[in-house]
Amino acid sequence: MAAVLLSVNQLSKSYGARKAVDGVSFQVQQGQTVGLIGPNGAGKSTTVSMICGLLRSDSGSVLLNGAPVTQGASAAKRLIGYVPQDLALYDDLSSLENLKLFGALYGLKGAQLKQRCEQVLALVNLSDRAGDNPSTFSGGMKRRLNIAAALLHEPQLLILDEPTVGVDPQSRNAIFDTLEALQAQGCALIYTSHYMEEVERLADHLVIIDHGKVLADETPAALYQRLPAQAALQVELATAAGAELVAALSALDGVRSVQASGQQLSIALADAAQAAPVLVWLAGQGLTLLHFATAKTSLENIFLNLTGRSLRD
Ligand SMILES: Nc1ncnc2c1ncn2[C@@H]1O[C@H](COP(=O)(O)OP(=O)(O)OP(=O)(O)O)[C@@H](O)[C@H]1O
Repeated sequence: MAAVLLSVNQLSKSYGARKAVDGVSFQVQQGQTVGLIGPNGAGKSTTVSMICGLLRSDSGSVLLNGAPVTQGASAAKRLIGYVPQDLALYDDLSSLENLKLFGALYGLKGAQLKQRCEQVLALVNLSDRAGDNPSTFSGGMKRRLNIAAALLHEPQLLILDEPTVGVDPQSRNAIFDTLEALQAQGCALIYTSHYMEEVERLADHLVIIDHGKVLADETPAALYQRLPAQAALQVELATAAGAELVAALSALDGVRSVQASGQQLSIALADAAQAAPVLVWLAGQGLTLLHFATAKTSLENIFLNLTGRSLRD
């Protein structure tokens, strides 16, 4: 098993009377990707700012390779790259000049600085735009340049605060490609988002927070197991479904609920493997099935299941 890279212990922070982060604990293993999920105002940004040592906590600790990360601890902070929600780029400098500036802040210079700038530009797929100013870039390209700036010092942990907000789908895929390349290099990631399906693509582990508290800290597979219905089966019959059929279907093994509307049946299943026996049963009733489809229940439902509320308004 991989060693613990980051350990967040009972972290708390209040703004005046408002408790933004309330005893948050979780760990990140070396090379692991953790999705930090929660609705607006859940405390994600406050948590990651404290992890980076940019914001002082009221209580609790952050350990990186066993050493505390505090506001002054530059040795520990050198192991972290941080991509903030708000873009931090100079519009009147070229991409390369921006990167050289950030690299110099990390103490890089000369041939090493030049080489790192080239490497990170290639990683975010912007090598051909090195001479262009970010003012000429799309939102997604600016974000990729921001990610590049956070990677110059070769951090072991990259923290991204909602990196795809305001980004078109094509650029989002480009960002994911970059993050997958980083994963392959063994870089650990913390990725905050309020889009469960987005994080699911990347994360080995999900930490779900709400009102500053951790509600779940598990693998996506373990979270799926918590859902009462993990799959849905949609069926269109040749004739309208009657109440008797709905009642008989509802009593079948693994069927959690059945909704009927005319010829359409929507059947929630404990797991996807129940779909075939349910279809066989329907056909066995002498019914004609015009169309059917199964879909895995969205992980979005996890938050609803945990809190009774939807992840987004
Ligand atoms: N500088 C601040 N001063 C006062 N209150 C703050 C400050 N920063 C955050 N808060 C409050 O703390 C709580 C947590 O905010 P935070 O930004 O950490 O949440 P978040 O999960 O990152 O939300 P979002 O997805 O909207 O960025 C919110 O109620 C927010 O209004």
